[in-house]
Amino acid sequence: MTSTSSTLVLDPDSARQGYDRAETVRVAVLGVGMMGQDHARRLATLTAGAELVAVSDVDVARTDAVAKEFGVRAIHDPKAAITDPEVDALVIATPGFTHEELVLLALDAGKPVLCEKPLTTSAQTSRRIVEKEAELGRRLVQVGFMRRFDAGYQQLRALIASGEYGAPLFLHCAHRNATTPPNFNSEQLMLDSVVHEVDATRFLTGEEIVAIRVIAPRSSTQAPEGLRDPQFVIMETESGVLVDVEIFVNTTFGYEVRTELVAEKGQARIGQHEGIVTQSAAGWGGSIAKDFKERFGAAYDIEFQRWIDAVRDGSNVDGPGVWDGYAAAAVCEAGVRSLHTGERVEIDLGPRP
Ligand SMILES: NC(=O)c1ccc[n+]([C@@H]2O[C@H](COP(=O)([O-])OP(=O)(O)OC[C@H]3O[C@@H](n4cnc5c(N)ncnc54)[C@H](O)[C@@H]3O)[C@@H](O)[C@H]2O)c1
Ligand SMILES: O[C@H]1[C@H](O)[C@@H](O)[C@H](O)[C@@H](O)[C@H]1O
Repeated sequence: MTSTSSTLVLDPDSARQGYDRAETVRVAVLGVGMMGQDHARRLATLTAGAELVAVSDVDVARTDAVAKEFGVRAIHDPKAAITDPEVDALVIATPGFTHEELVLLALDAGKPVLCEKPLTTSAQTSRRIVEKEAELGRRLVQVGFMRRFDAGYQQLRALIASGEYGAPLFLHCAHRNATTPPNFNSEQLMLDSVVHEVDATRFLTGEEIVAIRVIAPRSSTQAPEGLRDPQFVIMETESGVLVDVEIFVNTTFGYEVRTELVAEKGQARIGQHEGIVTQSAAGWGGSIAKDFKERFGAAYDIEFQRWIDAVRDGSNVDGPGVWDGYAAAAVCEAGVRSLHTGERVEIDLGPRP
């Protein structure tokens, strides 16, 4: 997209006091690996009101290559990108363990951030972000739980909220990936993958998760040596809804994310049949997405548009925020503990600032 006109106008008194409505939000993407490049393309070609102005990655050659591809500035120091006066807002798409530092710096700079999930990889570090944002007194951080923007999840949430099927009793979830990136470890099945079901459970039921148990059955011979894949996760919500998740990240053939609701007076499923289902002499069936970019492509597009719209109107966040990121981090941390001990672990989020 070529940006034409005015950029964000900072309040002259304080960079932290908010933006005026403006034509274009100048965005830098930090971390331009697989996901960051996809988001850079989204901002450069699709998201109305956004202008991709810079990319930054600790991998200098990658920064230069991606900057060249999109015709934007390459900023080699990610911290300099955060404070750059020609950058209004940031997308953080670096690995989870780097998020805390970068998000805190963005809060210092008073800039809106869309941070990919997970917010951070521990409850304590996410809590620091919650507290810092509360001290600032304005919301600046949105977390990239894109499933909240998926049509199926929104329909299921509305169905539960309507009460038509009575109270929810179970959510049965399956989360399957074809393969994992190199060095993906057994904790990451929880921290990087099941974190989506943790957030989706909170989104669908409107309740916090109070306990979790993780069981690792035999591992698939198709999984890399030493990886405990698959795993089976059982979560309990405040009112006693039971949520089970089969997480299996080396299916070898495709990407699948399903949820089945069992409620008192009815049942519903999402994620089973995406796209067309055919029937011919060749057989019956549909296609299976190859990865999350295909399965949730529309959700990422909506997520980005709504975020940019929120930045333009000064509200900065339209979707999951830091408390959602913190709650998910706390549940996942408990899940990792359970994976190692086999015990049911309770979660206490403490007071919400
Ligand atoms: N929402 C989703 O469905 C989804 C899908 C995939 C990945 N993700 C998330 O996106 C993030 C990135 O994942 P990915 O798969 O693209 O990883 P990746 O490894 O492909 O890319 C990460 C990039 O960040 C760079 N980097 C590392 N530390 C950095 C730092 N301190 N500053 C700047 N750059 C740094 C690396 O050099 C690399 O280019 C993760 O948080 C991941 O969980 C989300
Ligand atoms: O980082 C990715 C991403 O978040 C995907 O949405 C999820 O399906 C994968 O399991 C995870 O590794």
